[in-house]
Amino acid sequence: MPTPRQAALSMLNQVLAEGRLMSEPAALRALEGLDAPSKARALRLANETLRNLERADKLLKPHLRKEPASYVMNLLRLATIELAQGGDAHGVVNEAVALLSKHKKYGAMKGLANAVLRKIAAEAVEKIKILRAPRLPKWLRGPLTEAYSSEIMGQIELAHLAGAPLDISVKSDAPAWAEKLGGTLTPFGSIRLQDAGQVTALAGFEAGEWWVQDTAAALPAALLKAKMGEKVLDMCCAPGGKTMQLAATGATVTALDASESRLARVRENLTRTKLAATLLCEDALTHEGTYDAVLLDAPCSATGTIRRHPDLPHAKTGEEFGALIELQAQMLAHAAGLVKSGGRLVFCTCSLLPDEGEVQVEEFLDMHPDFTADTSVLAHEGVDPAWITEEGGLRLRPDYFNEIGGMDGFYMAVLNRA
Ligand SMILES: C[S@@+](CC[C@H](N)C(=O)[O-])C[C@H]1O[C@@H](n2cnc3c(N)ncnc32)[C@H](O)[C@@H]1O
Repeated sequence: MPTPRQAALSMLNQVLAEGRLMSEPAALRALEGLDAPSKARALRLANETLRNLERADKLLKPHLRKEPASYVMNLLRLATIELAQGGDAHGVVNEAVALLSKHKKYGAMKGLANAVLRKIAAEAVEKIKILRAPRLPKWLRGPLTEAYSSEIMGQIELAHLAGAPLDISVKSDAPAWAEKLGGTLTPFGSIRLQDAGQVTALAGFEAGEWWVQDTAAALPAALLKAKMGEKVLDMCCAPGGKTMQLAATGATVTALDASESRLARVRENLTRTKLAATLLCEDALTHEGTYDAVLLDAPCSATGTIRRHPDLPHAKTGEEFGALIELQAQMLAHAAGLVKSGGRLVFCTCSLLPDEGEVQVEEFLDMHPDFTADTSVLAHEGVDPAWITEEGGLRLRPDYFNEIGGMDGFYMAVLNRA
């Protein structure tokens, strides 16, 4: 069985050398055999190293004549960040050296690792404090800086470095559950736990009283304002956070997703929370029907979720985003045809890129004169009117709600059909 540090190193290698996301099955194999607390520890170590990667490299640079092979470098990065965050120097250095000495190809470098990490152990806690928040890679930083300004970009990067608390959506009575769980309510009304520990062990999880959902991710379904008995379609539903919100209103929900394995997660979630929806494994682009309201949470770059998924900017290159933007436009056009006259369509993406948000809705409204953006419905509890965009959508950024732990980056618009 691997140790948590060994599993974290394996995940880092997959992300940084293979370009894989940590959520991919091949990467998750690194956690096999670990119990729940060890898994959580391995993920925390890998995530913290990825969040701080630029800082790890800056701390290591003065001690390395040239950058070693990626396996060795990743091992040094992992140990460096654990040391900089106050990890037990003896344990961290010894295990790093032991891991390296077992490696067939790089075993001979254990002496170097030992010497470097001992120096790091003596200085990293102080030195890391003066290093800037790591920057996103150029392919992502460029378009985002253009969209938001370099000052805002710096604030977004600070939010990425801070990570994310755990947000919870409840079936009902959020204030009572907040008290029971020792959390607070976000301005949007989600329950927030700053230090949650093991989620499945929390009160109400097994009984299905709530589910994990970032506070920003909870807003699109809330803005759809589904009513008891209304016919509602969730067009891209897995893993089902928004499906559960819609089902909890008493609406008659059809939820579809193209991925059978992801749909299995929705089924599990609905069973646990004892909520009902008709699930269909289908391509959204071929679905037919007429609904009072449609929610389209389209597949996207997920660049709004980097606080919780710091592997994303390191594993991706942005190459595949063009195809996603095209798919979003097709889905939005198809969704329009599924909304009855007088009905509404909520479009959203967990992206920071305007091409996956503002631009999509602007172009959609140009081509669909029977739809208008409803800005009145955006006056939801906790929403700052300054977040409403020119075309009538809502832009949420990771640096909003900064003082209480931020939120995911999201874009959403409520589009009413005449
Ligand atoms: C952003 S996620 C949805 C998250 C979900 N709404 C929630 O709140 O939990 C996008 C989903 O779109 C699905 N998807 C991608 N292409 C699709 C298609 N052509 N038809 C239906 N679903 C698709 C993916 O499998 C993925 O589950």
